[in-house]
Amino acid sequence: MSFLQSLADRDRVFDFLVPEDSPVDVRHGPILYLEDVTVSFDGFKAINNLNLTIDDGELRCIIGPNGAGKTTMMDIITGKTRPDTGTVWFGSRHNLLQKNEPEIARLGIGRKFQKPTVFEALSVFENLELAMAMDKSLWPTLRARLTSEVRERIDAVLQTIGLADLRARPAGILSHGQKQWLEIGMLLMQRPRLLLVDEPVAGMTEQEMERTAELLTGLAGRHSVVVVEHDMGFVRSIARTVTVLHQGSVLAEGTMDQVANDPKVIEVYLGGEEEAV
Ligand SMILES: Nc1ncnc2c1ncn2[C@@H]1O[C@H](COP(=O)(O)OP(=O)(O)OP(=O)(O)O)[C@@H](O)[C@H]1O
Repeated sequence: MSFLQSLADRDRVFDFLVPEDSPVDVRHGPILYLEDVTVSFDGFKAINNLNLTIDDGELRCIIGPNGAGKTTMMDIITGKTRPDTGTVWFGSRHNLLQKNEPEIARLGIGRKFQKPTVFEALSVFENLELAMAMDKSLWPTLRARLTSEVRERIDAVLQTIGLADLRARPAGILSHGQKQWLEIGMLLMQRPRLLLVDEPVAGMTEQEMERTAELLTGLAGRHSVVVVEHDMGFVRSIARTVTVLHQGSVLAEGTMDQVANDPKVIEVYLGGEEEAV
């Protein structure tokens, strides 16, 4: 039995990764809209009247000191954490607060966590094939054979993530940076509309960081991309708009130069032990 067959015959563990047939309507507004969102943990407001708007196709960087609420904000968007108050919309049709995590993933919101979790024993190609196989609408075809459409999609993603030459190699031999790109490729196989990327360049070499900058800026336009990152040099190299979070709210928003020269931002960064912007 082929690898894909055995996968398809299993219980549908990965149901939540299947894109739902419900387009995101961005004709009259942003792709992501958070208004007055507040979340408390034991009385402490980790997110405090947060307002955030992401336009379709935008690449947005989110920065902020430790504990600013960046992870909690991602958790709210993906349905992992429920806010106490506020509204969260994906396009103008989907109220994300009425959906659970699997439903939100199906709508086309993909999240990449900091640590790569590729399948090391499988080849680069098979990792992408596996991500594709999670789309159960394609299973009848995949059971029979890899159609040219599927191969083309995998080839296109291999080109995008720059791993075409390593397609037959086991993922376990990849460098840390290459594993991160493969995992982004696995998300792309699901054709997300919005990608949430958590600290993509942590632990990368300078060269890998440059390649990651090209990859993420290349994805913008076709996808909306939200990047949470501590590395200011990297943020400067990719950011069009930067949002600075502090104590669960937006402290400043604008170009990197605008926020870096904002006295409120300077105070927050220099007041603590954070890296200067
Ligand atoms: N489940 C939880 N229970 C209690 N407190 C929490 C919980 N999750 C987050 N917090 C607190 O909420 C605040 C915001 O945390 P969050 O992880 O969102 O910040 P962050 O900006 O992602 O920080 P970092 O840059 O260090 O990852 C922190 O003070 C954190 O301790």
